[in-house]
Amino acid sequence: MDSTKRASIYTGKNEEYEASVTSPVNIAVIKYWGKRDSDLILPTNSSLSCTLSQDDLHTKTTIRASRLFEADRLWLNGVEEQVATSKRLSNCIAQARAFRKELETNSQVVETIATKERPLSEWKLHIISENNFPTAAGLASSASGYAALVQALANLFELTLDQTELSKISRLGSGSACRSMFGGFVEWRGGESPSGEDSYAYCVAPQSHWPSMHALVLVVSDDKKGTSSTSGMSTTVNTSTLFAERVKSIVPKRLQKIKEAILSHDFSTFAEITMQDSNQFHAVCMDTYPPIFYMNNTSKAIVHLVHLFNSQLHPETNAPKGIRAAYTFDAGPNAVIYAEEQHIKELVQLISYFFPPAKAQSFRAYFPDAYKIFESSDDHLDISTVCDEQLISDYKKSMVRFDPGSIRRIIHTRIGDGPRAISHTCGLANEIGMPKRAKD
Ligand SMILES: Nc1ncnc2c1ncn2[C@@H]1O[C@H](COP(=O)(O)OP(=O)(O)OP(=O)(O)O)[C@@H](O)[C@H]1O
Ligand SMILES: C[C@@](O)(CCOP(=O)(O)OP(=O)(O)O)CC(=O)O
Repeated sequence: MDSTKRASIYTGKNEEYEASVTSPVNIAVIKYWGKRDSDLILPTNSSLSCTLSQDDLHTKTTIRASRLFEADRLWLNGVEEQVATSKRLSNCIAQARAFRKELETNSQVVETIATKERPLSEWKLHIISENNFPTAAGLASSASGYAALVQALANLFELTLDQTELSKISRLGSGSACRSMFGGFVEWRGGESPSGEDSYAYCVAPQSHWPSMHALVLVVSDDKKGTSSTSGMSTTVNTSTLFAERVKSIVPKRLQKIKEAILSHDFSTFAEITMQDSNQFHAVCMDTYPPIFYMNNTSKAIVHLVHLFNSQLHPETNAPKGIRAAYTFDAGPNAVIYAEEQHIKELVQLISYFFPPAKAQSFRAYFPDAYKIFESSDDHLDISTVCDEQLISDYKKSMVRFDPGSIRRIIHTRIGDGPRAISHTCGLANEIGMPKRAKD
């Protein structure tokens, strides 16, 4: 059995069943922005993303089913949320239950999969979930959150659906979540059908396709964002005149080109399209009435720094070094920079020179260096002493140094796999199906 789909396990004398999973975030390079149906969460355009490694950023979710539970309940990061009032959550649970019910009543599979003695579709659920990064701060928590929810439901109910079918269920929770059902490079085909049957995610290329592709997440703000993606995109659809042009003629061409670039490991084309699409998404936000601003001055300076990096010349030959990094911004000021492994060290040096850590912050807290790109494990590494002086002085001609703490931390990660089943012992529920760690 693969690591995504592990059957639920039986726990304890009360006859309870449980499944636990972890799930990754994804960051789009062709952005989803706009719905044609907001109940079924059907998009106005197809989109494409990279799944980031869940070794660094993930949601962990445990779901327990028991005859003894009285209601469906959900704890997110230790705090109980109301399931009944969240239509998106209820839709995902109802859909997964309907598929389970089918298994329970289908006589052909009754013996092997789901006996009548295990009517899990009728039992209530306790769902316990934790994100290991800020929730609702523009770091795609809804994507990893709903992907984890749906994968855990599928494993608990032993659903016989493939990842593409499951992506249709997670889409009902949050559009971008359908792309987190896969690792690697993932397209969400927008589809045309009003029923949503042709609106699903699939893997364009797996994690192993481009192992040198890395990402730096620059956390500019951990705060909950001002305008949610859901309401922002709805205002855009209703008011922006640029938006129609983007959907009709720009996105389809870009999608085709970026898929080709991915399949042929053409970083330069991949990067150019990624940056152009991020810029156009934010231009469309600005064309929304009233306008929406997600990027702040630090975000804009990051854009400038990446363009300087990409226009660098070789010191001896004066030949252009070429496009070696790509920024992209979602609905918030945080940047994600895609670059190949060999350029990460120079990028981190430049970023930490121009956006130094907060005064009392150690370098290790600012940049935990999970992939060991700096030899020094020194907490107090002075980045200005490890940077190339000539390079810095060139950049200083058109870049100012930002106040310490403008970037709060840098997470270095790479392309990762899709949801993983994890063992009961790593789960989040205690013996009675309540959170092991609950906040008061
Ligand atoms: N682990 C989780 N389990 C279930 N639902 C979650 C989980 N994490 C987040 N969510 C849901 O997603 C909402 C946050 O989604 P929102 O789109 O506002 O922010 P985001 O996904 O972090 O940012 P963005 O989509 O712009 O990158 C939360 O309020 C919650 O309802
Ligand atoms: C800017 C984006 O991150 C928007 C994500 O929007 P959501 O998936 O969070 O929106 P809902 O479907 O309303 O839940 C771009 C993207 O991920 O493609």
